[in-house]
Amino acid sequence: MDMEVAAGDVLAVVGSNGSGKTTLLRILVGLSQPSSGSVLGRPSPIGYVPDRFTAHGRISVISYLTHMGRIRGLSASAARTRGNHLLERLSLVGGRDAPLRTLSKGNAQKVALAQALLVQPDLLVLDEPWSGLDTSAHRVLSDFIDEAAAQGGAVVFTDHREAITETHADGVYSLSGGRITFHGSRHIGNPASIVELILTVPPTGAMPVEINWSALPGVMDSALRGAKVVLRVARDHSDAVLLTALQHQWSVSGFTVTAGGRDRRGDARKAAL
Ligand SMILES: Nc1ncnc2c1ncn2[C@@H]1O[C@H](COP(=O)(O)OP(=O)(O)OP(=O)(O)O)[C@@H](O)[C@H]1O
Repeated sequence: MDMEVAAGDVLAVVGSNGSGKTTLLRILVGLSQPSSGSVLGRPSPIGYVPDRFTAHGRISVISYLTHMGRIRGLSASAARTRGNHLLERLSLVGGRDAPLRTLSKGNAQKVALAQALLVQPDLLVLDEPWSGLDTSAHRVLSDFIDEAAAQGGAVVFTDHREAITETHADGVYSLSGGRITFHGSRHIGNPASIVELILTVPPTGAMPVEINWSALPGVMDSALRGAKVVLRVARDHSDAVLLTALQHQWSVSGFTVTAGGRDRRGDARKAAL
């Protein structure tokens, strides 16, 4: 097998049951060692969503995410804030204080996704990540993938549905009989971009309506800077976010479009297996 993953790539790995997708992904992230061959230039940090997320603990969802964030170098408060932000986007039902073991399959999958994204990964590896997620979380997961790639991360995922791989992947690796074949895709060379949107109280002095920015599709970060709200939004959602802001009496004081990771960081890092 020979596989190359460049910064900003979104790649799908497909193949029938037992063809070796999970094994390949585990080797890619470093959880399994190949009996021969090697992985070169593996970036860090890596976010990984396994095919089975074992959520048996008594620990609460938010304590788990805070703990995982601390392991990855965040302060406890930064980890908690980031965890809450991700759970909000994924609309976790059942509460952040619920013990992991009480979560339904889909909600456990949401926690698995959140832990992989606590620190923006340079390599995001997702093993059948759509499995068990409800429709609204499907959309959020697509946003996560776009955002990771737009920030220069590489994304590798598996899924059995052609519609999903065609929509999301720049390229598809298919596994069969112990061999891997690469198929290109129409998305290659179509860099994503990010919009920084600065919102403020309008000059008229009218009070804008409070909005839960994090819950809007495509919003990657929201921060308060004095009286201003600074949002980072995936370019394909920025018009909708802008419209929502204007409809709620916010005034725009800044709008900057930056090129996505594929432009910015090119193929600086490559992992070859
Ligand atoms: N360490 C190992 N040594 C030898 N064989 C293994 C090892 N790990 C997994 N296998 C075998 O390799 C095959 C591929 O398993 P893998 O889970 O990677 O397939 P998959 O394509 O992800 O399947 P599915 O679509 O069902 O999730 C299986 O037959 C499995 O039993």
